[in-house]
Amino acid sequence: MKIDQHLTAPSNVSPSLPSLFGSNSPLLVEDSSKPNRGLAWQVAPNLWLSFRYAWAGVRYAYTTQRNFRIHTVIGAFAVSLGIGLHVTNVEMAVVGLTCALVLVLELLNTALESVVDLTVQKSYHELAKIAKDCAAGAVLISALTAVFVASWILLPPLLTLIRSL
Ligand SMILES: Nc1ncnc2c1ncn2[C@@H]1O[C@H](COP(=O)(O)OP(=O)(O)OP(=O)(O)O)[C@@H](O)[C@H]1O
Repeated sequence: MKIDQHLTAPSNVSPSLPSLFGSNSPLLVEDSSKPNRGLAWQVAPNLWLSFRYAWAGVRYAYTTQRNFRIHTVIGAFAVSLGIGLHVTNVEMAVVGLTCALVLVLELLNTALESVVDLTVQKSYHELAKIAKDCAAGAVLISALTAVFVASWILLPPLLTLIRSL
């Protein structure tokens, strides 16, 4: 099945948008097995460059986002503590996955902020507010979950160790 069969403009679409769906649309591809990236400025030509771009995203978040740096340091500390306290493998996996979840959501929050800013620029828009607030809320919930997991898994052996000193 050709992918352009699904690319008919909805009836309520803005008059400027049908060019995206017309016969010369960059969204149309002949072979539906290939990714439809007609609007991309550039597509990474190989796996190595894909990794480099991904690492550039992590570096960007680390250098520009204070919260990402704070969560990286806390996450590294929690993982080190888990190793030092000899928690079980499953507990270590839960601690590691929870720390990763916070960082992943921080990255998605940063990406979404950029897309929103690109779209609305410096103007106020209620939908931009909803998008940013919800993305920030996702980070908040993951961070609270991380605090809960740390209290549940790391705190008891840490207190036992402190009492035994
Ligand atoms: N264009 C906009 N229109 C409406 N509200 C906006 C807009 N840009 C930002 N806001 C509001 O300001 C808040 C802060 O915006 P910002 O871009 O700093 O996001 P943030 O999640 O606080 O950033 P960070 O994750 O870096 O702390 C948003 O959560 C949103 O409520």
